Parts: sequence; structure tokens; C-alpha cells
Amino acid sequence: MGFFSKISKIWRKNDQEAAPGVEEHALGQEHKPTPGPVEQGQMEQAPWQTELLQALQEAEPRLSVWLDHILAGISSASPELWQRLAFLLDNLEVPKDEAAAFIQDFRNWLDEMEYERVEEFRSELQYRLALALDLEDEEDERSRLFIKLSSGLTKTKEQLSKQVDQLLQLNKQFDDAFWEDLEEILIMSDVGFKATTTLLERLRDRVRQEGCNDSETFKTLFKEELAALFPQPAKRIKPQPPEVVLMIGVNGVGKTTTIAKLAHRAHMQGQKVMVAAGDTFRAAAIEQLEIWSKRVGAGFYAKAPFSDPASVAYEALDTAQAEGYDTLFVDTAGRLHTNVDLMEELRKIKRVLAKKHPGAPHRTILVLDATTGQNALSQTKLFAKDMDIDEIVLTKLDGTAKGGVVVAVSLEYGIPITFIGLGEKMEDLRPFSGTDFAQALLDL
Ligand SMILES: Nc1nc2c(ncn2[C@@H]2O[C@H](COP(=O)(O)OP(=O)(O)OP(=O)(O)O)[C@@H](O)[C@H]2O)c(=O)[nH]1
Repeated sequence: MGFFSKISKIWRKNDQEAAPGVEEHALGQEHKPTPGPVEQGQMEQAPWQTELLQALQEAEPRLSVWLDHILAGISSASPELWQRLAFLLDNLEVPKDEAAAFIQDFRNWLDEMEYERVEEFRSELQYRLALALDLEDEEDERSRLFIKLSSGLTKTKEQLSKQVDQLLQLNKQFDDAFWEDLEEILIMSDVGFKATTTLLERLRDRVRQEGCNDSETFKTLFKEELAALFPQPAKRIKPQPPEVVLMIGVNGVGKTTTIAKLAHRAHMQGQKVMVAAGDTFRAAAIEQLEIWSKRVGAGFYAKAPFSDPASVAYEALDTAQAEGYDTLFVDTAGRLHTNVDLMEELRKIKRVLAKKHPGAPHRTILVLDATTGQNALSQTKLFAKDMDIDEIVLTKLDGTAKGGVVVAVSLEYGIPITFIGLGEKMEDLRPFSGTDFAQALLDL
């Protein structure tokens, strides 16, 4: 369930699935929340409301299309925009107090970011509505970020797809020479030895089983087997709150930004979120985290610079428990991983958290920069030696990402990639999908 405790099932054929672009449930067909008879004291609809409702009812049931209507003729944040947003949410049967809170949250964020113009905030507004209405898989939301993923993988895509195409033109026998050449192409694309071996074994079986003898079929099998390589995140049982998420990773990979994005997401999904500044070695990191926490509506806990990180974690958890938080993100120092005491420090933080709240940290997330190629692999190796890593978040996949390393990192240690970063803004975070990735990487 998203931010709102109740919305009309206007976007779903039934509770089981979100059905993006489902015609028969478009606003105004079967589920037309047409304004009821004007109850005693209820205001007559203003002409703009009648027009807007009609436009929404006739529009395709897609977030971006509805947003076009809400924003029609509006160039910047204004009382008119808030009125229209409230009208849309009201017609989705969102409880008035929750709709007002959503809008106020967004206005506070605009003030914080000093955003004024629609082009500055439209993407964030769409992202917030997608999360709040539990519509992240709605078609537009997917395509908005898929385009960024594809452009980030352009370099790897060109290299890999071009070479596979050439190989398929030269050799359609799928004989030993073919597989040796393909192995070389994958290794050269940073896929890593273990992932390459596994992928080739599976692909050879599929080619044999399906009697594949043409390029098109081979390309389909290649995409399917690449998508299937990625370990799936274990089904998480919601722990006794607060869920404690320990964030680890070296400096500069995008950890602070990722914590902010994850906190924003959790908040937009209706959780009460706190962020703890466990990287006490850099005053700048504490300040940056405080600014982001405020912007995304999360609580924030920090102590003086150079305080013991474990005491920050302990006290933050104590406060989160006392004040009924649902989720606590604990940032940690990211000094280059060669600095051995960093691992000792992380182990101490884990011990302190577990003592205070058995089972904590419930999730340990390693943040890696997808543009650093083999470095990301060596960082995973180092952290995995000392920490039980539950998830990987790969950032900067909108940059010149080394797409092959994405496969290697996840497969080498069997750690699922749960989210990918596709930009610096809060809405540039997407749940990782092996299928999307294979599609974006193998433009075959
Ligand atoms: N293009 C792009 N930039 C990103 C992404 N994630 C983070 N960044 C940028 O990368 C830079 C480093 O991000 P931080 O979140 O400060 O990284 P950090 O790991 O906390 O680094 P330190 O603060 O040095 O510990 C910032 O300029 C971010 O805006 C992403 O997914 N895409």
C-alpha cells in the first residue's frame, strides 16, 4: 500500500495486479467516481472542476497523461496547482487529510529545493504520485527510468551487442569456436569469469534443448538467460519495528544520496523514517545527510563529529524505538576499504545494534558505483569478507556504466541487486529488474 490508506481501485483489474493503462478502469468508466448528487451543503462543482473531471475521465488511465491535464496551463507551483491536485486525489477517493498531507509534504520539499517551475518538479511529482498510489510499475514510471538505464548502458551495449552480432554473422554453427569467442566477448565486457561460465553453460543447454539454429532465437535465449542470472532478493518478513538498515560502501559511490532516495521512497510509502549519521569522521557527511533527511521528510540523528559511530547507531536506535519509527537507516563511514579498522568499526556497529534490537541490522546494503567497473567487484569482495551483505544498490547506471560488472558483482557473491541509481534526484531510484537490465544491455 502506498502513502494513502485508501484509494479507489481505479487502476487495477483486481487487488492482485496493478494494470497500467487499463482502459475499462479508466477514471470515469465503471469506477467513475462521478461527484455524487450535490449533498446538502456540498459545493456545486466549479466549471474548471467539471472540465477537468471530464478530461481525466476521457484520458488514458496513465499517470503522465493525468499529470498533463492537472498541469495544463500551469507553469509553476501555484494555488491553482494545489487545488487541481486535491481535486484529482479527491476523485481517487483519497481521504482528505491524507491528500492534504501529501500536498503539504510536496510543497515543503519545493521550498527546501527552491524549485518553482513545473519542469523542475514534474518528474518528482510523478514519482511521488506513483509511489503514493502504489503504481510504481505503472507503464510510464517504468519507461521514465528505463530510458535512463538504456542510455547509461550505451557504451557496454554497443560493445557487447555489436560483437555478438558480428559473431553470429560469422558463425551460425554454435560450435566450440562460437562459444569460445562468445566467452572472450563476455570477459572483455567486464562480466567476470564466474558469471561468464554460468551464463555460457545455461545458454549452451538452451541452444541444444531448443534446437536453436538462427540468430534471432539465439538473441532471445541470450536475453532470457542473462535476466535469469540475477539472484532474487529473499522475501523479507517485516521485523518488529524499527527495521534497521545498515548502509555500507566506500566514499563517493553515492551512499548518502542513496540513503536519501531510500528514505524518500519509504516515506512516500507511508513509513516513519529516521536517518542516523554514522559517518562521524567527516562533518560534511553529517551536514549533507541532515539536509537530505529534512528534504525527504525523515527524522535525523547525529552526534558531534568524531563521536564513536557505534554510540550514534545505538542512540539513534533507542530514539527510533522510543518515538515509534518504522525504519532506521544507519549511514557508516566510507573511508577507502583498505583502511582495516573500518571493518572493525562496522562489526562493532552491528554488535551494538543486535544487542539493542535482536535481529538488527535487518538489512545490510552495500552501495557500489556502476561506473567503477572492476573496483566495484573488489569492494564487494572486501566487504563480503567481513559483513553479511543482504543487498547491493548500484548507483550511476545513468552514467557511463560498465554494464558487465553489474552481472559479475551480483553473481560472484550471489548478492541480489535490489535498486539502481539513475541520477542525482530523489526520483532517480528504481527497483532492479534483471529483465529490464538484459533488455537495456543487449540491444540485440
Ligand atoms: N549521475 C548520478 N550521480 C549520482 C548517483 N548517485 C549519486 N550521485 C552523485 O555522486 C556524487 C557522490 O554522491 P554521495 O551520495 O555524496 O556519495 P557518498 O558515497 O556519500 O560520498 P561521500 O559523501 O564522499 O561519502 C554526488 O554528486 C551525487 O549527486 C546516480 O545514480 N547517478
